[in-house]
Amino acid sequence: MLKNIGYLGPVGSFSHEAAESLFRPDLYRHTPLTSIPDVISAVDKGSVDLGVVPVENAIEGSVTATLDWLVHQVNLPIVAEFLFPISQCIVAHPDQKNTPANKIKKIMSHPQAIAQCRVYLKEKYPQAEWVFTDSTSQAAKIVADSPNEPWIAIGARQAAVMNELDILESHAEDHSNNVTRFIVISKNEDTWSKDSKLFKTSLQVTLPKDYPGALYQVLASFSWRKINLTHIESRPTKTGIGNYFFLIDADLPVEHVLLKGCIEEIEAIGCKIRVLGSYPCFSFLEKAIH
Ligand SMILES: O=C(O)C(=O)Cc1ccccc1
Repeated sequence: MLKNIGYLGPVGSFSHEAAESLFRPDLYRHTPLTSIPDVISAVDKGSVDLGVVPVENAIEGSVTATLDWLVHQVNLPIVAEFLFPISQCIVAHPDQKNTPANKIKKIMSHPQAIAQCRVYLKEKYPQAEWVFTDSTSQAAKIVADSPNEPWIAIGARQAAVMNELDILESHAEDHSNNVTRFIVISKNEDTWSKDSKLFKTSLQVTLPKDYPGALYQVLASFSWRKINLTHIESRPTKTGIGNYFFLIDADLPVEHVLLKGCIEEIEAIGCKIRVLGSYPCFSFLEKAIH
């Protein structure tokens, strides 16, 4: 039976494009789901085999909905990473394509997409209200279903094509080289092709208590072993102001002797470490895994 890939839908989202370019549509079934938590929970419950969700964007940074759901709501490994170039299009229903910019009332999209275009939107549509949706393609669908409303959406070219919308602008983001990092999650780590040059390990590090130099000690363990870190950020533990854990990505597989030693050393100073995944990394140019 074909493996089932859950992605943030409806059709035409960036997640859809990423999922289809990673998992060939002739070899996999692709299932659109309503929100990022829904994708992750569907993998957790087993209603899909794998899930593709955005985790970081080059312009707007982390997708905190993804990070928090992975950390707090489930215990599922990240099994791959995929870097995918994107560009934000401003799309309108054909009946609204001649509506002057100053008459546009609503701009709809996923909050990440709106944030990537903030300066552009403020300049071109200063009067318009921003309306956040679960995905860019959901916004495109609402605009497609509302031909009489002076609304526009921000999303992928694919969303315009699939919803028969006009593209008013095809690079609305405020900075060039817009790239999104997607991750694949699955209960089953070993169904995976490990055929990649680059491996990463994502760690959740909780310090024993807040004292001067605590994080410095953790970072020193990576530093003297010359382990390269590709990402570090703090997220609230949600137990009170000032309580944080750290999410650290190191570019070695977890079984590597250096990373093993590093984790042991960090645990020895009293930190709690959870491995969120150790996984191959792919980029759009290398393309599909299978
Ligand atoms: O809404 C989408 O199309 C997504 O896949 C989420 C997203 C939103 C903005 C940038 C990258 C991914």
